[in-house]
Amino acid sequence: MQKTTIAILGAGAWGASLANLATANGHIVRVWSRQGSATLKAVLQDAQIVVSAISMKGVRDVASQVQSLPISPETTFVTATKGLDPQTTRTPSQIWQTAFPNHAVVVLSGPNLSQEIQQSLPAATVVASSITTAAELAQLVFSSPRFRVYTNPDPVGVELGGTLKNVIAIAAGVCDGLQLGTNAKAALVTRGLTEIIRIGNFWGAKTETFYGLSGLGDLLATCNSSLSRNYQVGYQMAGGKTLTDILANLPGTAEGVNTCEVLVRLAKQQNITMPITEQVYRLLQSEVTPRQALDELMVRDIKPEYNY
Ligand SMILES: NC(=O)C1=CN([C@@H]2O[C@H](COP(=O)(O)OP(=O)(O)OC[C@H]3O[C@@H](n4cnc5c(N)ncnc54)[C@H](O)[C@@H]3O)[C@@H](O)[C@H]2O)C=CC1
Ligand SMILES: O=C(CO)COP(=O)(O)O
Repeated sequence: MQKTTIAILGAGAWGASLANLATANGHIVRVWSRQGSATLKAVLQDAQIVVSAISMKGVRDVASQVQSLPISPETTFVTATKGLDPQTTRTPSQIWQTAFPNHAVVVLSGPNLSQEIQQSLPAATVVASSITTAAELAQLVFSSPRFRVYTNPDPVGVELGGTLKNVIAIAAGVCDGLQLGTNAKAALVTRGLTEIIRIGNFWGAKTETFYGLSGLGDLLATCNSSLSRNYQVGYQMAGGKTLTDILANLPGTAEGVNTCEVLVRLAKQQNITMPITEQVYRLLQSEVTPRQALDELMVRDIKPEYNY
């Protein structure tokens, strides 16, 4: 394809990986980070695509900084952040779309542990947008023989799959840390997916999206890998460390910690049952030990698997 000029915002693990993928495909890539020397204005100049790979806590602020700078009306935004805004409960794509109502916004999300991608191990992802041509542009830019990119028309579903699985990954880390076995892990991940679908449907996401790469796919990757920071949080808590100690030594961001708080609040407001998320929240708040969280989940009222 033609060379595209791409601005990548965020030079952490994921921003750097996405920059490498686009550079390897021959595109002109400029990276901005708040610690770097290049100004946001210079990095954004002539960008046809702006990729946001910043942690959730920086998205609103960076989006408003970008708003104050000259941007071509043709520029497409691609968001790769997996989190929820604590103040508004908005997803990152909703924040970018609100800041740029007349621009195309694409969500990029999938089972994409950055360390594996940095080693050029094969992986697949999803680019989702209500504007098909925008998703197809992102697909062309990032596709390679080592990175297979699928389009999808359900951006909120794709985005929530990547965001909500982080909370279940914390629980999966606890499960492995306590050595609860394969049956327990399968039950946890499957019931976790049920919880994800329940709250995802409230946001308007399609159920089928959660069975795809950005839902089940990312859930499996993150719940089964010690490379996942969210999994590490749970694993180390099961080993008796405090959340403060774990986060102080964690390489990069574990978005599930903040996402969990937002989800519990929303689930209460909307009367949505999220027992695993609730126990993860209580564990993160030091209200229960990992073993107590497990016991509370196991002795809940017995019920049908699905409420049809
Ligand atoms: N690392 C991974 O394997 C993957 C990460 N993600 C998601 O991508 C996002 C970033 O993750 P990582 O790169 O791993 O995290 P990281 O911690 O390595 O990097 C975060 C980046 O965000 C920037 N940032 C943080 N707060 C900011 C603020 N207030 N203003 C401006 N910039 C700010 C940091 O300077 C840094 O460049 C997260 O939402 C994560 O869930 C998605 C897929 C894979
Ligand atoms: O989202 C990811 C893999 O798809 C990365 O997971 P962590 O943020 O838990 O490391």
